[in-house]
Amino acid sequence: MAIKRKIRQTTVLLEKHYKQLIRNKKTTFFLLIGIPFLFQLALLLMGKSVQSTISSEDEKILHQPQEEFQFPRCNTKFDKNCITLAYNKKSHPQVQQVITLLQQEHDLPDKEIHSVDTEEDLDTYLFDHPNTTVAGLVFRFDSEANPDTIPSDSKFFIQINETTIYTYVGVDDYLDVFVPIQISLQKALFKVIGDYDLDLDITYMKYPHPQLTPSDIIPSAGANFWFWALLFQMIIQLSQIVEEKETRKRFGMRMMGLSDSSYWLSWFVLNFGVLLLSIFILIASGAMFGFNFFLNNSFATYFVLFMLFGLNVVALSFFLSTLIKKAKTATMVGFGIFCFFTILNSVASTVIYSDLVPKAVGILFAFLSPVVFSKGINDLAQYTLTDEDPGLKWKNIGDTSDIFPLSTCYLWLLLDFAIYMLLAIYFDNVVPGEIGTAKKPWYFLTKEYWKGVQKEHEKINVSNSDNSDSSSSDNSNSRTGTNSNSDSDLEKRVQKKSNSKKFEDYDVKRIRKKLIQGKESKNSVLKIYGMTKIFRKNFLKKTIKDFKAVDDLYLTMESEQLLALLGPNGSGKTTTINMLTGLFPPTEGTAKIYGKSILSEISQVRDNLGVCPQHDILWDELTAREHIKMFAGLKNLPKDQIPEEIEDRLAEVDLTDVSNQRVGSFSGGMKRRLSVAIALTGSAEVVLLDEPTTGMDPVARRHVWEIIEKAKKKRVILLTTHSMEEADILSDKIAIIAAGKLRCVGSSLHLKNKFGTGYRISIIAEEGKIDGVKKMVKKKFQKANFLGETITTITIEIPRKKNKALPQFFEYLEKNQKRLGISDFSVSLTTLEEVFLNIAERAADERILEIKEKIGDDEEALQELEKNIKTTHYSDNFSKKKSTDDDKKKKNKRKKKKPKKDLKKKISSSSQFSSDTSSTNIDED
Ligand SMILES: Nc1ncnc2c1ncn2[C@@H]1O[C@H](COP(=O)(O)OP(=O)(O)OP(=O)(O)O)[C@@H](O)[C@H]1O
Repeated sequence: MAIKRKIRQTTVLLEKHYKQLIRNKKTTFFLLIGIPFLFQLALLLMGKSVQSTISSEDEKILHQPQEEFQFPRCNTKFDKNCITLAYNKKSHPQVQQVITLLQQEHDLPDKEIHSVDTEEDLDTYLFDHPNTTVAGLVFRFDSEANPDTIPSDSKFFIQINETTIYTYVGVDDYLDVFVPIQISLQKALFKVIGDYDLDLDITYMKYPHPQLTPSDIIPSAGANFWFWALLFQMIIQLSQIVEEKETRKRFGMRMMGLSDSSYWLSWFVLNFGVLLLSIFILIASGAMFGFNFFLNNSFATYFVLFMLFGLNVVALSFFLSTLIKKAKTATMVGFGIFCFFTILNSVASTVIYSDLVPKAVGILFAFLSPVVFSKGINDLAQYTLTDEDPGLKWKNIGDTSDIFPLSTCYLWLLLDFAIYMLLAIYFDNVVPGEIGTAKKPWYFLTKEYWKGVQKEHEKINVSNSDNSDSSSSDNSNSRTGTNSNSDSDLEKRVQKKSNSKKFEDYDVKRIRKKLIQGKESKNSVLKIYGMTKIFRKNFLKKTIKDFKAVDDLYLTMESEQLLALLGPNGSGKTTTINMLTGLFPPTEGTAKIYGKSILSEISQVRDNLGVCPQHDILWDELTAREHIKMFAGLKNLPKDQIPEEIEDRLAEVDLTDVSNQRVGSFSGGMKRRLSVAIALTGSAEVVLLDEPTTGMDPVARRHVWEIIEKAKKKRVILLTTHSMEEADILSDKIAIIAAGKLRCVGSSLHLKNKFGTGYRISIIAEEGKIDGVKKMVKKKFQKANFLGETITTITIEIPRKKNKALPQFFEYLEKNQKRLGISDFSVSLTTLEEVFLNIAERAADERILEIKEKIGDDEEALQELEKNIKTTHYSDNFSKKKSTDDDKKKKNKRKKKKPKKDLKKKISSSSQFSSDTSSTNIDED
């Protein structure tokens, strides 16, 4: 498909997405502005609360020492340059002795000890080296007066770091640090001073640290909060995409010619646009709240990080959407992912990207973009811990710490994005949807995929056909050089094809033969060549064996013709339509529409095709007008023709008055009418209507019939329906399909004559006269079948063979009406419903026979099977029969009110007639 067209389709869809967004104002506002702002506000509040807790801490009093405390050591796995103890009075000999004793007792290397001269120097050191030292020891006494000894009235302080990043040095609780140091220091002082009765004053002192700002919360919580704000969007985007799949809107649009690339591109542009906006709001509110992270780091350093993560969020939602079928599940999975990464992110910097685990683990986790994002945030946060920190400049992105720098985080995020997108494309192709079939897992390795090579089965089945459209641009199939087939070959092929044990009428065989020989009518617009669909067993769909849904279907349709495709539930009608629209390819065979193959030229086929699927493909937020505009755009109708097209289509289905109303407020009937209008949009010459009147009341149904009747003029219409009345009234040709196989084809009258049981006569007589009438009928028609009897009426079925005797019989009735006590009588031709049931019954018997051969003599199993098959074959049709009868009654009531000429003529001549018109109909037969 031309790039230009794809771009147009993308823009049309974007317009649709945009309208949906602006018409769901509250949700959109919450999504775009509310979520990022609220998460940022929550982060600020959390920062404030931590700040206030720590500022309120003052000196703390010594706790009772306990033996089991371990002496705390700085964790060199976290930080190679960390310090266990820093102390003042480094030149005092007894202080030095105390430290040496501590070192000896706890095996502390010199590199874990830092010494300074004064208390101020110690504070400055601790202040300037945050989160590197476990504890500071303050010796307070006058060293000028006591140059060699520590006086007994000295004060000792243990300074401990207890800010939020405290765990960085590897301890969890300040008591774990204070108490063991206090015990060891006490012991060492006793030894050095040499007086074990001294009452030493060892006190806890606050660790000097820079003024805490809300930014301090960022390394521990920022990554999660910002990640949550963006991931919330992912959950919403994921459920929107899955909802379009679940409600079959995506398939509907695909049927109408939408390319997959335009579909994904439109979602990509929308979702990424939404995320970018959210990111700007996140950054703006972060800066507004005074987070150093946003104020001191270069804008590009964090913007690129957020943007790349935004791309990953979109790709992740695409990928997940290919694996999920229901919007509800999508939301649940979204929240699951949310929780999973929240946990993972909390250990991203402390475990995954620390010296605790091998480097390879860090690399492995880099395939999960939220973890990389979290690492990037943590890296950047280290540069803005205090107000004084200058932040990271863009030119230094390659210099940041540990396993890989920030610049590599960017690369990882790009790589992850590419991987998720590829996974999305792959699984979109191989995971079977509700409708449609999946490609083979290795589809991208096949020649067909890369070169668009024509499928072998198309060549075989159409090889010798189609001389009628040889002038068309199609250069495949019949023109592939296999015309050398002799007549006998053809005969054999036809024989072989029709050798199936399944019942099919002679007309069906004839159509097949003509198509194979290429002798079909020159007016044939739609030609189906041996189309077969086998749904392969698929454990994802829980189908345990291959299933042939459509079996070697040959059919033709001519211009201005309406063909009604009838068949019991599950007989393959929708599958046939889905193959014709290219939703999935036939397993065998092909079809041509206006000379274009559905296998190799589906986009050209779709230009001429209009589809009304079984389920409405409508969006509640859009108006009727916008729907027509959108589908006209998808079908590439020239822009200047669109306004006229909208008016014409709306007028055609009588929706002009409500054209600016949102479809969400439409009734079921109005929606269906709009679906029919959509199918007729864009000068569709071949229109496929899949049960267009399902769920409609009789009035609405008749309205749609009128629309279809009018639409037939310049088009070819293939209609599937369960309403026999609808088929009878609208169709020029009827095809009945059962168990995937075409059984019979022809006009309604032709089928009634061929497969109907004959005529039905109802006679109403005065009370007490009915027995006499019965005797008279038995005398005239020995083979008459008495269908029903009350005290005043009888219904008789006269076999078709006897129809020549009917005119005489009616003459006799009229002449002897008074004598026999007959008050009225009527006659009707076999209904289409009887023909349908007859065919369905044969198909069911066939199936029973087939299975009987397999299961042998097990009587009980046979009975159960028979019951099941008959029930599935007829139950729906019997219920339909009832509703059709009801419809008929209603129809008769309405007849007087609806003077539409053409249609009314058809309705009255379709199935029943009164005694006044009986002779005309009998003659017609
Ligand atoms: N994607 C699929 N995978 C597996 N089986 C499928 C698939 N689509 C349809 N089928 C099966 O193929 C058969 C024909 O289905 P189809 O929808 O074509 O019937 P139908 O004649 O349109 O029925 P209805 O009148 O109920 O709409 C059914 O047995 C159905 O279960």
